Amino acid sequence: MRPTPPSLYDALCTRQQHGRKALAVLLDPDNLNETSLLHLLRLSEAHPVDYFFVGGSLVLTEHQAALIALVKAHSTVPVLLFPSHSLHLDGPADGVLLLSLISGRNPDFLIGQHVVAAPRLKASGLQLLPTGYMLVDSGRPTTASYMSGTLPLPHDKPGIAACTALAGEQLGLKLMYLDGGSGAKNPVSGAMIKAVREAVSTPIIVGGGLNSGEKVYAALAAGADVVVVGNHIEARPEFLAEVVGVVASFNQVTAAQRVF
Ligand SMILES: CC(C)=CCC/C(C)=C/CC/C(C)=C/CC/C(C)=C/COP(=O)(O)OP(=O)(O)O
Ligand SMILES: O=P(O)(O)OC[C@@H](O)CO
Ligand SMILES: [Mg+2]
Repeated sequence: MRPTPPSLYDALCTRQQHGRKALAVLLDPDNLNETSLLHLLRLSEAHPVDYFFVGGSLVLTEHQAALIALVKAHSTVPVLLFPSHSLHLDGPADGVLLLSLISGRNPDFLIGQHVVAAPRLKASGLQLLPTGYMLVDSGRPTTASYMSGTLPLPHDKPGIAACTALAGEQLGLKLMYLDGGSGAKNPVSGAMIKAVREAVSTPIIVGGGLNSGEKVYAALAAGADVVVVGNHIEARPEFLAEVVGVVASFNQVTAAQRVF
């Protein structure tokens, strides 16, 4: 009998309970080739990351499965699919962020895609992580809001974000993901992250436009449990060292607090 893999969701909750922050690096199959991925995997040995998310708004290339296989061949870091569509579920990943786009009012992204994907997800053996996905206005239209045909949450309305997350938690969603969208001009505000932190007890993932150590720090300080960086590591892989350092600085403080 195959051993049961460790639960990704339990691991996230344990981290959260201990105040340990995590870094997810977003791998967009359309923007990576074997050489750039191997370079990133080498860097991630020196500067360890906690999760690889794999996804993109289009996924035009055919090599998502091969790319995940390459990650699995060179790394023990868990791989989570971050699908923009029910078509994008291939590859030997460990789990899937089962996103319901609760900031929007497009039924296809609230439940429609999920109906189509359900039998395949059941057969896949992937660990399912039901996630309340909230797109937040970041100063300009993003691919994700355009592709989903939804209005993002207003940037300066933390109260709406908090009620949206609370409703998602009451519906049984296990994680909340606040996303300014890939390449966001302005990341999700600290005030919004804090309001969501106070409203729900689920782990909170924050991403979109985190392109400096200061922005990553601000998201973690406001209450994010997991920060996601995609574009800026694609453009400048050496940014990985800086962002790993910022996440580690939080975790060192936490470890010191545990000792005393
Ligand atoms: C039920 C299944 C299997 C899928 C759910 C599908 C849903 C609800 C998706 C949420 C809406 C959406 C379009 C999310 C985008 C997620 C994603 C992969 C973002 C990263 O892509 P980007 O990096 O923004 O896009 P680019 O390709 O432009 O870089
Ligand atoms: O590419 P960036 O801007 O880092 O955003 C990551 C992710 O949250 C986008 O969905
Ligand atoms: Mg992208």
